[in-house]
Amino acid sequence: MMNKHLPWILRKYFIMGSQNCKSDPVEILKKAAEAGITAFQFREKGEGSLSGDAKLELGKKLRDVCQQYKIPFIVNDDMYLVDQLEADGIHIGQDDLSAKGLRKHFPNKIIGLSVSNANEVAKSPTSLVDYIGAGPVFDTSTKADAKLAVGLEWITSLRKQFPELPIVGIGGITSANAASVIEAGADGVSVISAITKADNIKNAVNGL
Ligand SMILES: Cc1ncc(COP(=O)(O)OP(=O)(O)O)c(N)n1
Ligand SMILES: Cc1nc(C(=O)O)sc1CCOP(=O)(O)O
Ligand SMILES: [Mg+2]
Repeated sequence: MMNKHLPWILRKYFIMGSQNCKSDPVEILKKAAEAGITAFQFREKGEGSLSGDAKLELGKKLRDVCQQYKIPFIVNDDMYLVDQLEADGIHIGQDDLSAKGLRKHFPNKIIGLSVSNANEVAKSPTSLVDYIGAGPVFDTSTKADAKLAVGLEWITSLRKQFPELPIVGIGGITSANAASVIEAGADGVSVISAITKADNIKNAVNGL
């Protein structure tokens, strides 16, 4: 899939759900949007997360913020929620829905796929997805079942193998190490806690 805007869209890719937020997620997203994030992923998942109607209602509010700021709104894992929220795309991992089925259902939406090692790359239909999420680049405590950190070398290796495929790094990325992820070959960085736990969201986004 080819979308010439994707490398730019992935530049500062903010991911979160209510479980990541100590205050109102809608206000946090508004501040991050104001500060210049380039994409948002609604990832309502894990301990303390919402489900059912509450999840849908929060998703609608976050989608509306993205529309207001003209930021692509991506949904994590859940294709039904993509339809319900008329999202711009979906992000899936190796144990989620098949990229082939998703591409059939969503010919024109953004599809992102996680890859953490060479075996996963070998079994992934990379030609059917719009971008890959590579990580965890550094240690992270945000995702309970995160794999061991793969390091910057993984980004460099993916870039060599896929010179044209948009790549976004994820996992333990902060303003202190974001530049190294880009220098290693990624088009952008995706972060949760670097923004949700920041005292000053504007500075946090600017620092990426
Ligand atoms: C941009 C981006 N990259 C990787 C992931 C992780 O996806 P996955 O492996 O499916 O894990 P969950 O996020 O579903 O727990 C992501 N969400 N976004
Ligand atoms: C959602 C997620 N996926 C990962 C992966 O490696 O696939 S790491 C991760 C959590 C990222 O959170 P933080 O920016 O706070 O480290
Ligand atoms: Mg997933």
